[in-house]
Amino acid sequence: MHLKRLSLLNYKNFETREFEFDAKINCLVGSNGVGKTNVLDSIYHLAFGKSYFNPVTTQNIRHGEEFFVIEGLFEKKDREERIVCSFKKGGKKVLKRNGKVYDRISDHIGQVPLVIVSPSDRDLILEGSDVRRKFMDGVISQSDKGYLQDVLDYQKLVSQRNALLKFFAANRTFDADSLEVYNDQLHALGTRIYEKRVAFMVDFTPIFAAQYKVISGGDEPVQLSYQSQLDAAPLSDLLRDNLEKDRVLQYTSQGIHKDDLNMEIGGHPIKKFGSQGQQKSFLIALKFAQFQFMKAQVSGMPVLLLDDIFDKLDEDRVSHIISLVNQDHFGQIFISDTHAERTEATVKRIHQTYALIAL
Ligand SMILES: Nc1ncnc2c1ncn2[C@@H]1O[C@H](COP(=O)(O)OP(=O)(O)OP(=O)(O)O)[C@@H](O)[C@H]1O
Repeated sequence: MHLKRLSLLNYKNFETREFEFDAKINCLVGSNGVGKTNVLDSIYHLAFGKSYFNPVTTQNIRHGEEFFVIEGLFEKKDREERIVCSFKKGGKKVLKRNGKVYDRISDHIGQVPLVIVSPSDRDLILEGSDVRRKFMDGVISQSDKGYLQDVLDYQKLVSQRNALLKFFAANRTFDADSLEVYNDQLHALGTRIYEKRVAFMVDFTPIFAAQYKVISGGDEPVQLSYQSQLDAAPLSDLLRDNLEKDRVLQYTSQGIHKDDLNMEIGGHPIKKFGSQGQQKSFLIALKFAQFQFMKAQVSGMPVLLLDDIFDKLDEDRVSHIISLVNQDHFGQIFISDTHAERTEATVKRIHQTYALIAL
């Protein structure tokens, strides 16, 4: 599928703006602050009904205005699809597909498969484990609708169990039976989520490794691995064995809400020991792996948004990325860059049609 036309009304720095896009490569070029990332974010809105960068919806309305409208015309298997995302201050976000309003925005997810690569992805390396779990959950849930509900139900149970532990501590009381009810449910859900994460990583890790190898052009010893307390023992045992600890801490210290993805180079955390270019390559490989994984799950090729990805990468790595996206298994691509000449010289090496859009 590809986006043919985009129209923006009062979206961030754009008052009214129309864009026509190439079915393959689109380069958005211009100086800092002209709105290149904003255009990518508006396309992200059409896929996920929200911003990738700013979760406060009112802040996506152009300053001084009351509403925004983003309208995209897609071509999907020779049929046209019109997706409109709009928001008015004080109201609810409205997402429409071919004139029909969605009851729930989540029902739209998957209609426009899309992967974004942006400088803010570095949070995946630098921030806490919740960011990495969210990434993993996002990719798994693309192909498994029940998975996200399991994760939400599990999180609710953990909150309830934590509240009970706090209640016990505050009231100097304890009731093993009521805690046991939570433990049983957490064990059932947590085990199911754990098994799905393990199975996912078995498929995902080699795809990631292959992408990294192409981007780095060699055999840098990077490793991505899943780490869970459930690797050591079943969750029911962990909850039982850590009961005294949990009572002191007044929260649930064991479970899949503590899972993490280890990102290493030469056996050491890439966060501390990877160069900026290596970290960036790692993140691009992660996102390209997400793209490949998603492609196998959805009908039609996902759209790829590449926000400012060439910065900090040497010529070789840029060439390798270009050769990767030049292969048939990538669909429509949007690239933002401040250097019009660099971008054009780069995309010219791709033997595909392209549009250069100056902002
Ligand atoms: N709600 C808003 N109303 C008006 N302008 C906004 C709003 N939100 C963001 N902007 C403006 O959008 C601009 C930033 O746009 P964007 O991040 O897309 O720039 P860019 O072209 O990607 O820049 P860079 O090359 O620095 O990454 C800023 O000038 C900012 O003030």
